[in-house]
Amino acid sequence: MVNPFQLNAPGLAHDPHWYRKAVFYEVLVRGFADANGDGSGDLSGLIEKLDYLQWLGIDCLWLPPFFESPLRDGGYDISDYYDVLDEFGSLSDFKRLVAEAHARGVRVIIDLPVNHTSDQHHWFQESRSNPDGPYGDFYVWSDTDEKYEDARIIFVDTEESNWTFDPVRRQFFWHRFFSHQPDLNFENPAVQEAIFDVVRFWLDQGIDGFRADAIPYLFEEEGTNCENLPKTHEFLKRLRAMVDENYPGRVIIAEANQMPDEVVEYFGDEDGPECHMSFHFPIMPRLFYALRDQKAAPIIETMRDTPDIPAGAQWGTFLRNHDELTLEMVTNEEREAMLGWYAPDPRMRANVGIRRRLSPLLDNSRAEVELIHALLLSLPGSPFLYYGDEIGMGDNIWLEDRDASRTPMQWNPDRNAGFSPVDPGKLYLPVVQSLVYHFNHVNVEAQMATSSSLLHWVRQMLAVRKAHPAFGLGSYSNVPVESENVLAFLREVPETNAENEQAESVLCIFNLSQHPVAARMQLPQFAGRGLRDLFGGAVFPAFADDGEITLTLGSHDFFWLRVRSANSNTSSPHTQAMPVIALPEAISQ
Ligand SMILES: OC[C@H]1O[C@H](O[C@H]2O[C@H](CO)[C@@H](O)[C@H](O)[C@H]2O)[C@H](O)[C@@H](O)[C@@H]1O
Ligand SMILES: [Ca+2]
Repeated sequence: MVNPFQLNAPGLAHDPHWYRKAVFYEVLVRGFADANGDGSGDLSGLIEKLDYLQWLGIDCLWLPPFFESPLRDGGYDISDYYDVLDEFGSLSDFKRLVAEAHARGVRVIIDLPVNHTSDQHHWFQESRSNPDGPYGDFYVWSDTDEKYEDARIIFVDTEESNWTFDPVRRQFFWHRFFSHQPDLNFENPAVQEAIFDVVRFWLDQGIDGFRADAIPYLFEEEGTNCENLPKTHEFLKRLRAMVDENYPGRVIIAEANQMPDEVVEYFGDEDGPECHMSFHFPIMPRLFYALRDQKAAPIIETMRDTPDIPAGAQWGTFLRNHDELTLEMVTNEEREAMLGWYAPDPRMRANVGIRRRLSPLLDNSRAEVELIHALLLSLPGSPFLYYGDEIGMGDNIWLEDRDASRTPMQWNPDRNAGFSPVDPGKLYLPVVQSLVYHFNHVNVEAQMATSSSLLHWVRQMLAVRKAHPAFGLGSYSNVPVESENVLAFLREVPETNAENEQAESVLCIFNLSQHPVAARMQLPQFAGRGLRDLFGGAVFPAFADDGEITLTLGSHDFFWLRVRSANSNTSSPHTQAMPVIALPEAISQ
């Protein structure tokens, strides 16, 4: 059978800045494709779908934990860092995945939750039963549950305390997350060394980096909130030095759900670098807020409050992921408004956030889904997409916790959406069958066959982004606009730049309102220069001699416009073609 996605196998290009330009794609091994027909996705299934991901145009896969685990927290409860969970496959399957992805020019990062383990991990089992043994001090034990009282509880839906009494050791143990996830004791040098060994092991398997899960919580200190402590930063500096020395080109990505001034600390500084990338948690909810408020101010203010980052560092940006849409980084007023707009049914809420997928959040509005993707793909940072959002998959709020948005990928209208041939009752989670998002019509095959589908639109957006280094490497500056509904900013690569990229200035402009608007701007540095649309290549009216320009935008409209060089001929509108994307055989006829 002809594989409609097969393009070519370019292999990895040497590029020390790859992560600053990359588009990442988070894929749950469990949820993508079931090759052995047991009802759960597996590494072999994921390998079979790599051609699809290459066709889509993503640069790097992010795999949440696939290690041995009782799966009481989606795999973030690890019981053996060195083993792949049986139902997902084996270590040799994982190595095959990395090799096959690399052959397609796709990198692979994994998730490493090192703050805690499962209570089933042998370290914990030995720690609780043999306090004087080699693992006795691997966890944070105490005779009282009254220490570190300034630390907040993160999983407020399920936990009442950060301490749980262990009847075996007859002491309390510390946990920032579920009570079955004891925190490791990073004060113990043996724990630090054990984690270094884990990191080395997975880097030796050929991964391109890892997400440092829940990194603010490694250390505890009385009188503090036990987050972002100096000792955590010292540990990260040592970890980065080890990675740079032994594994150049591999990246560490901080998952620190913190305010901009705290999160920026995870990049370290020139003398002591820490993580290459850090997720930008505050901007994500502001994108959703701005869409319902129909005003640009929340985005402008968050970007204004975002500190500069060291050369060579990069933000990770996202709309949705495997967790709830966290509202920890917004004000109380913003949170209340967002819960009202986006989670009217209490079942849609989880902890301090909303457990829904992108399309249902935006009420399946194609215009809003496009607008928010256009924002994500043009604001500073490397975007992280979540599997299934490229086809507008729905969720299932009748499932528990964050499983609402972890259902099987919808490949086609066949049994179990083509995810698995198994008896539907045996699936790890049911496939979405709601009225609006039923896999009968929301699936990859149907969208492949429809040139106007969201899937083709996303692919085109990724191709255009890839063709313009300004999106990954360029500076960002807000452009004041007379209309409060319009956001405009410039992404610019200067003539002289460290990466030897071609200079360019791209004006990005977005109408956040549902009504058409006219947007007047002043950019004197571009007086008399023309603009060219990055998608169709059309030439737009030039800036006036004083740098003024007025653009009109329809409801939820946006433009990405390249500022033409001073001597370009405005009478030849189509000299710069948009990137040509090869269509797979199935849809090119
Ligand atoms: O292993 C515990 C959790 O670790 C990550 O947690 C992050 O997600 C939380 C929301 O679900 C968030 O509030 C917290 O700040 C983060 O560290 C991981 O992404 C979770 O899936 C996991 O349950
Ligand atoms: Ca399977």
